[in-house]
Amino acid sequence: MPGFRIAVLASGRGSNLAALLRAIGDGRLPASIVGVFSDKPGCGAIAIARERGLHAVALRPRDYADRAAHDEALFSAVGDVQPDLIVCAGYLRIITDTTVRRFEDRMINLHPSLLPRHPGLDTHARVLAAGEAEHGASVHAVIPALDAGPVLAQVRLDVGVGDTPESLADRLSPREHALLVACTTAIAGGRARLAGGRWLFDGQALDQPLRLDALDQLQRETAHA
Ligand SMILES: Nc1nc2c(c(=O)[nH]1)N[C@@H](CN(C=O)c1ccc(C(=O)N[C@@H](CCC(=O)O)C(=O)O)cc1)CN2
Ligand SMILES: NCC(=O)N[C@@H]1O[C@H](COP(=O)([O-])[O-])[C@@H](O)[C@H]1O
Repeated sequence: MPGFRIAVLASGRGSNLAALLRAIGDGRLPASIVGVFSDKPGCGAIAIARERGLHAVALRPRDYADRAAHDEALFSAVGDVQPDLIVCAGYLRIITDTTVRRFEDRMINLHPSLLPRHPGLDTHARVLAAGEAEHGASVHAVIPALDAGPVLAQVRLDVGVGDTPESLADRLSPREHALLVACTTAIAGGRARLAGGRWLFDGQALDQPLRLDALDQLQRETAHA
């Protein structure tokens, strides 16, 4: 079992968790998923974890006095698995400052927009409402401010004339899987890391997010080197 330890936080169907598991299984991602954590016991990600025999913890916010108490309980369980990286893959809770600072520089989030445009929720509908021609997804470091952390990489998607929030989500999903796997692979492989609030790739500070095609190319070059 590879040494790089990943904890996944999710609230939804778990397709990004499944993408990470596929990448691990076929040798593309040198890591192990040491735990899956959620605020929704009935979500797909927890079901996938349990089917695969992975350590899974789901704690409902309504069972706790407040956000801080829920955060403390869930992230205490996250800390127990001693992750090298925490991947928020559709985790739909705003994480408290205390928790973010506890795992500083070790937590990333997959966000369904081209940040800094459209932080928060309902991004597909907001892109359409704004009449934007381009949509996409970002992988960024989690900081206390919502969806405001430095972005490692992005993938873009043209908005079509007949697109709906649902069709955008469907067309973006496979691109998100590729983006999240590529970013997680770069981090697990030691090529991407956070330092002083900036991403370094191969030791060079990024002054703008990598495009997914460029990141893939960089990692292919290394693979053949
Ligand atoms: N402190 C941070 N916490 C989280 C971040 C972050 O960057 N900093 N990223 C989010 C992920 N996210 C978007 O990518 C996101 C998650 C949740 C929400 C939100 O408004 N949640 C509500 C509840 C919504 C619901 O239950 O449907 C809430 O927590 O009150 C916005 C954006 C992960 N956390
Ligand atoms: N604000 C965070 C957010 O909306 N994240 C989004 O949740 C989905 C999770 O899909 P999955 O459950 O199939 O992996 C993904 O589309 C991700 O961008």
